[in-house]
Amino acid sequence: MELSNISKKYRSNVVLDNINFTLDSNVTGLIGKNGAGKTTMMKIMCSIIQSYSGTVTKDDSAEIGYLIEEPKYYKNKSGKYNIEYFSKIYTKDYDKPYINSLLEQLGMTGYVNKKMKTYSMGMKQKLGLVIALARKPEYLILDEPTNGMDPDGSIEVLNIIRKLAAEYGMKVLISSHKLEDIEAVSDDIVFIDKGKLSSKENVEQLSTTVTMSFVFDDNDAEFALNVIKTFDKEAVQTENIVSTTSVHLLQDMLKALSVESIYPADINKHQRSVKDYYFTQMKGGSQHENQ
Ligand SMILES: Nc1ncnc2c1ncn2[C@@H]1O[C@H](COP(=O)(O)OP(=O)(O)OP(=O)(O)O)[C@@H](O)[C@H]1O
Repeated sequence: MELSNISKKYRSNVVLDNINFTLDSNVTGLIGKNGAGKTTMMKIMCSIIQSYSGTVTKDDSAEIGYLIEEPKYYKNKSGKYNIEYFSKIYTKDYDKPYINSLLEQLGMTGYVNKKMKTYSMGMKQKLGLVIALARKPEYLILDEPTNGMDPDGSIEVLNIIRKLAAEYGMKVLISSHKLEDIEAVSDDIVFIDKGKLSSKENVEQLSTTVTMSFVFDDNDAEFALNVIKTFDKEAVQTENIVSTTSVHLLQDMLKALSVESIYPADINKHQRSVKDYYFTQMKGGSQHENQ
């Protein structure tokens, strides 16, 4: 599926600004702050929103399964009833053994005969996933699918999605604010900020890059950032820490800092995480602002 020059406005509010994106990896993560445009982009991909400029190209026969916002379940009916009801709207080929296997993998077999009004948010999400997967889609679009799930449950569900993607050749797009989860499960990640999409980053490549963090006394960090930026303009400051990936320039940076009588209290090197990259992408914000 390919998005070309997708833009979307609500009155004068530009929500998506010339998005170009191809969904072609097994699992792609979509990361961005509240209001960045993730849900809008996903709704366009699933044709829930049909008024926009630009084009979405996909094979006409390709099925799209999605979980975006909570489906309007029949709360007084069982999970099983809801699965059958919603799945049969979308597919004639209702594959019972396949659905049962999904329910079992997601730990829902024991709940499926209970009324949905007794379900927790995490259980409703799992049921929504089963419905999205029921039509064996080529593309699976999931907007914060692990909302309401505990940390162990989240990663377990994402791993099941990853396994199913490989098994059925699905291309999956998952948005989430849980950066570690997205890092653990995605092949590629795209970052969206104020309606603009960054390039696609390969997670393996991204996390083999080493980041170096200088810890300063509070008052020095801002000035130190300016000095370090003369070596690496992508350097970022988070409170009293300045991070850079220009590890090879350490000695030069220390020399330049000492000229200004600034001496870091500590220097750490570590593999760059998606979280580090996120804060580099969302320049200008502190971690606290973004969380
Ligand atoms: N129906 C609508 N009418 C007007 N503005 C809207 C509508 N839907 C979304 N928006 C605006 O579009 C922008 C992007 O919203 P969207 O829900 O796509 O962001 P998001 O990245 O999914 O955010 P979150 O992480 O909070 O779910 C926001 O400024 C939002 O207020």
